[in-house]
Amino acid sequence: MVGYLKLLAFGLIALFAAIAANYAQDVAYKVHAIIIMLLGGGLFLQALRRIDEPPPVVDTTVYMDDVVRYGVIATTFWGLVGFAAGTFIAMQLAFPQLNFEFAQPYMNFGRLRPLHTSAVIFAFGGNALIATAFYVVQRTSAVRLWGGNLAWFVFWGYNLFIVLAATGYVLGGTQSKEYAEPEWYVDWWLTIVWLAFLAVFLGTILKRREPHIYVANWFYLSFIVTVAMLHVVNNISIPVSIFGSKSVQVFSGVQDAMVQWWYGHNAVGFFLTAGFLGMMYYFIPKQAERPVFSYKLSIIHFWALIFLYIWAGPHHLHYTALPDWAATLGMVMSVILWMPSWGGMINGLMTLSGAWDKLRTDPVIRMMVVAVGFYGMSTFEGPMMSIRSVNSLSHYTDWTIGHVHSGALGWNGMITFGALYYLTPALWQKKRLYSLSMVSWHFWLATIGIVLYAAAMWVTGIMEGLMWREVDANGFLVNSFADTVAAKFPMYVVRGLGGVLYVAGAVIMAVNLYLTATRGEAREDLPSAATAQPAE
Ligand code: HEM
Ligand code: HEM
Ligand SMILES: [Cu+2]
Repeated sequence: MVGYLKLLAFGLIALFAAIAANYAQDVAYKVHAIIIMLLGGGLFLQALRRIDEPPPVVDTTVYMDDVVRYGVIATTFWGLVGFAAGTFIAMQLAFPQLNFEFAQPYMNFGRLRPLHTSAVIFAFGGNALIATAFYVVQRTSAVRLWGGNLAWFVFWGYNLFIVLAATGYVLGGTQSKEYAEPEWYVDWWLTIVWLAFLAVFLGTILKRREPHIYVANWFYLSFIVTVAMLHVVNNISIPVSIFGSKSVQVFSGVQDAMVQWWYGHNAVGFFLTAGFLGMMYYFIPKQAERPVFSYKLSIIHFWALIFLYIWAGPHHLHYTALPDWAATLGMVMSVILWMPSWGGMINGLMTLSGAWDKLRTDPVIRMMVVAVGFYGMSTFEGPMMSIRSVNSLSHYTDWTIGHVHSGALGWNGMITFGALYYLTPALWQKKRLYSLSMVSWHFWLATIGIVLYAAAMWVTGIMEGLMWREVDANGFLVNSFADTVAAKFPMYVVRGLGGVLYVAGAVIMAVNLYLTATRGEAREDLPSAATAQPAE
C-alpha cells in the first residue's frame, strides 16, 4: 500500500514539475523544475522497482548513525566547495579580470558571493549542525532518532534545498535579501524540511530514556525553533506567478530593513552561535574527557544569550531611516550580549581545567580551543562595533568582513573541524584518526590563514574608513572612492592568500578523514552503538 502511495506521489511530482518546466518564465525556475522532474522521475522508478519487496528490517535497538555518516561526508564536501568559492571571490576582488568575459553573467562576483555565503553557512554549517544534532541527541537521550526515515528526509531534503539555492544564484534567481536569497518556492521547501528536522529532534527528546536533557540539546533546540521563526517571517512574499521565480516582499522600506536584520543578526545568533555552542558543549567535554566546567553557568548564559540576541538586530542599521531609539536599543542589547557570550567561552575553555596538557598532545583539542578563542574574540569585537560611534567608522568597510570571518573561519570552521575529527573514528568504528600530524598541519594552515584574513581586513577596513572621512582645510573630501579601492589592493592579495591556506588545510582534513574511514585500524567493541547503553 505504502509502495503505491509513493508511486503516486513521485509520479505526480514529476508530472507537475514537467508542466512547470514547460511554462517556466525564467531560466532559474526552468532549471529547478527540470531538476525536480528528474528527481521525481528517478524516485518513481526506484519505488516501482521495489514495489513488491518487503520493507527492509531495521534494527531499532541501535543508534541511527548512517544519516550522521552521510552528514559528515556532506559537511566535508560543502566545506571544500564553500571555502574554494570564498577564495575565488577574494581573488576576484583583488584581480577583477577573474570576472571572466566568457562566463558572464554566471560567474561574476555578484552571483558567486551569495553562492559562497550560502555554501559556507547553510551547506557546510547547516549539514554540520544537522549531523551533530542527530548524533548528540541520540547519545545524550539514549534512544534512537524518532520518526524512522524522517531523518533521511531531513538530510536529503536539506541538501536539495542547497542545490536549488546554489544553482538559483548562478542563474540569477534571488530575492536579494542577504543570507535569505532563495526565492519563494525554495523557501517553502526549506520550511517543510525544517519542520521535519524539528519533529525528529523534539520527538527524540520526548522519548528519551535519560531523565535529564543535556545542555547541548537546549542549544540545538533553541537554534531549530528560532531559525524556523526567522525564516518564515523574513520570507513572507507573494510570488508574481506560480511559474516564475520572482516574488514581491510584503514588507517595504525601513520595516523591510528591520525584518531583514532581525533575521540576519539572529541567523548569526542562532545558526552560527547557539547551534555551534550545542556542538561545543558535547564535543569539547568528550574530546577532553572532562565534565563541563560549570553546568550552572551553561544554563544562565543560555537564557541570557537567547533573551538578548533577539533585540540586537538594529546594530546593522545605524545611521539609517530606522528611528534612533530602535538603533540605541539594539546597541545596548549588543553590548550586554558580550557577557553571556563570554560565559560560553569561559565554560568551553575551563572545561579543559585539569587537562591542559592535552593542548600539547592532542591537535584536535587545540583546534577546539582556538575555535572557542575566536568565538570570544568575535563576540568582543561585535559589541564594540555595535557602538554607534565605532560603527560610523567600521560600517561599509572591510572591518565588517574581517569580523565576519574571525567568527566564521575561527569559531564555526574550527569547532566543526574538531567535531568531524571526533565523529569520523567514532562513526566508522576506528580506534583513532589516520594521522594526527595531518591534523597538526591542518591546524596551522587554518590558523595562519585566519590570521592573514583578519589582519588584512582590519588594516584595509580602518584605512578605508579613515580615508572616506578625510577632509582638507576647506572641508572637501580628500579621497575619491576609487582611491580607497586602489589602496586596498595589497591587503586583498594577503586575504586571498589566507584563503588559499585555509582551503589547503581543509583538503588535508578531507584526505585524513577519508583515510581514517577506509584504512584506519578497526575497533572491535561497539559501546556506543546500542541504545540499551546508558546515555553518554
Ligand atoms: C577560505 C575561506 C574563506 C574565504 C577566502 C572567504 C572570502 C570571502 C569574501 C572575499 C567575501 C566577500 C567580501 C566582500 O564582499 O567584500 C566573503 C563574504 C562572506 N563570507 Fe567568506 N570566506 C571564507 C570562508 C567563510 C566561512 C567558513 C564562512 C562562514 C561560516 C564565511 C562567511 C561569509 C559571510 C557571512 C560573508 C558576507 C559578509 C558580509 O556581507 O558582511 N566565509 N567571504
Ligand atoms: C556578541 C556578539 C556579536 C555582536 C554584538 C556582533 C555585532 C556585529 C556588528 C555591529 C556588525 C556590523 C554591522 C554593520 O556595521 O553593518 C556585525 C556584522 C556581522 N557579524 Fe557580528 N557580532 C557578534 C558576533 C558574531 C559572530 C560570533 C559571528 C559569526 C559567527 C558574527 C557574524 C557577523 C556577520 C556575518 C556580519 C555581517 C552582516 C552583514 O552585513 O552582512 N557576528 N556584527
Ligand atoms: Cu548583528
